[in-house]
Amino acid sequence: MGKNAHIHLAEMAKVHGQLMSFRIGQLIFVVGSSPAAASEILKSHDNALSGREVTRSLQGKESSFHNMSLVFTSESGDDWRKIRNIYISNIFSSKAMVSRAHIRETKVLEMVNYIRSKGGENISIKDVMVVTATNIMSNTTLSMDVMDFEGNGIGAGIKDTVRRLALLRTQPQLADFCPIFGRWDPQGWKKKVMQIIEHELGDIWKDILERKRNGSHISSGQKDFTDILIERGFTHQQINALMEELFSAGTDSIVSTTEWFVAELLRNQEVMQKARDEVLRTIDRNVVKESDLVHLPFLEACFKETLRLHPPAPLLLPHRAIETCEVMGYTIPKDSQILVNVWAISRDPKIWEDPLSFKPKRFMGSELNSKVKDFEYLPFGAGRRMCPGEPLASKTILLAVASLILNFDWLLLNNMNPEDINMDEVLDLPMQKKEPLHVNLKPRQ
Ligand code: HEM
Repeated sequence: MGKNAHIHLAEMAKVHGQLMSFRIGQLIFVVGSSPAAASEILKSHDNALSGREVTRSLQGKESSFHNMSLVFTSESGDDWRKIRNIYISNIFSSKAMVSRAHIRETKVLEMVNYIRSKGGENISIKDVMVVTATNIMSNTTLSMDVMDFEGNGIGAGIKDTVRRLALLRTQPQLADFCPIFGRWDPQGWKKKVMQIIEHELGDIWKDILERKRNGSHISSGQKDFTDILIERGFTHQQINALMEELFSAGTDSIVSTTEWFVAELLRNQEVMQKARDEVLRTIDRNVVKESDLVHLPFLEACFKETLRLHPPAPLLLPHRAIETCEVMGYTIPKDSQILVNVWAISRDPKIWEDPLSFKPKRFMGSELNSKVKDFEYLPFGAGRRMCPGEPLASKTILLAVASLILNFDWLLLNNMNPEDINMDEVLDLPMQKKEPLHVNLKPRQ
């Protein structure tokens, strides 16, 4: 089904129904494509269906990072809960978020200053957001920048490395289709994955972690995330696994959503004007603070509408049936992989009026709460495996877009007609714009 799996599955659901299954080799896939099916999977059977598929090549006692990141934890049991609690209490809780607001504000301001220094050149939204999101994550975890806007820094290659790893992870594993190959790693896959995590990524922070361990590196002010992990006795390998997860889950989704957000505002000039009026009316300095965001309800509605049309994980991340269970009258065998087609639900005309149009107004008022409650709006998933990074993603993206509105006039290249912006998508972990968006950002006087 390739790069448009979500679209093909949505078409198949029209013929085969809201809950359908198919088989590839020994693997059974089950796809829910309606709010009712999503509610059954993510709420009524959340316990039984909240596993993740961990390739056999990574299982086994000797594997240091099986069970050492949320995405690689095959059951939502004690190991998973422990990591999730560490993430939430130290990064994503309201208290942790407020205590690190200055990091996000500073990194977004650096982006604005960089764009200003370019004096009206064409800017790739993706390129500037990669640096901003990566440095937000590196300052949260290591109290330092790892790259700059000119492409330098010890982590300059981090995006490509994370991407190579993501592609490797989606490669079919012989061991999964033919269990006889078990843990032999006949394709050398595990070796490649470990090499990337332990060395290509791990080497970026190895020296700092060593200095932190022997007390010769003290983070200025607040403890960062790796200080906390070291204090709690996490090994180097365990920290590598968690850091890899945070950088891969936490940067690309922010980058691609910001790019879609800017593209939708450019294409919908009336909406843009309203968002702009709100930002300029509310903020009377040229710096946006996170405390300003609650006063920008229309911009927030635009963000929600962006995620409705362009969810970075249109099929969520595959869940695994931990045990055999019955869903909507069908038996779901143990170890089936479960997908929820959030993309199809978000564009269903039975649920959304004029579903293909960008209409943020639909998210003003109380409608959103009932849409979430009824499993009609699920860009971050729901239930146990729901995205823990939502607060960080929302704050970062809103801060970035509000700052771009406040500081620049946005012009399309070569007087292009806004309707001609190419909005084609490609499901490429995350789902992203096929054609990168370049905008002429002219500093406002
Ligand atoms: C717009 C931004 C984002 C969106 C739309 C998004 C969406 C999602 C979705 C749909 C899932 C899978 C839910 C499921 O399988 O049921 C997920 C999982 C996850 N996300 Fe996000 N995410 C975003 C940003 C982030 C950020 C910034 C971080 C961390 C820094 C993060 C960390 C994670 C982790 C660790 C998981 C795995 C959770 C688990 O298996 O228990 N995400 N995300």
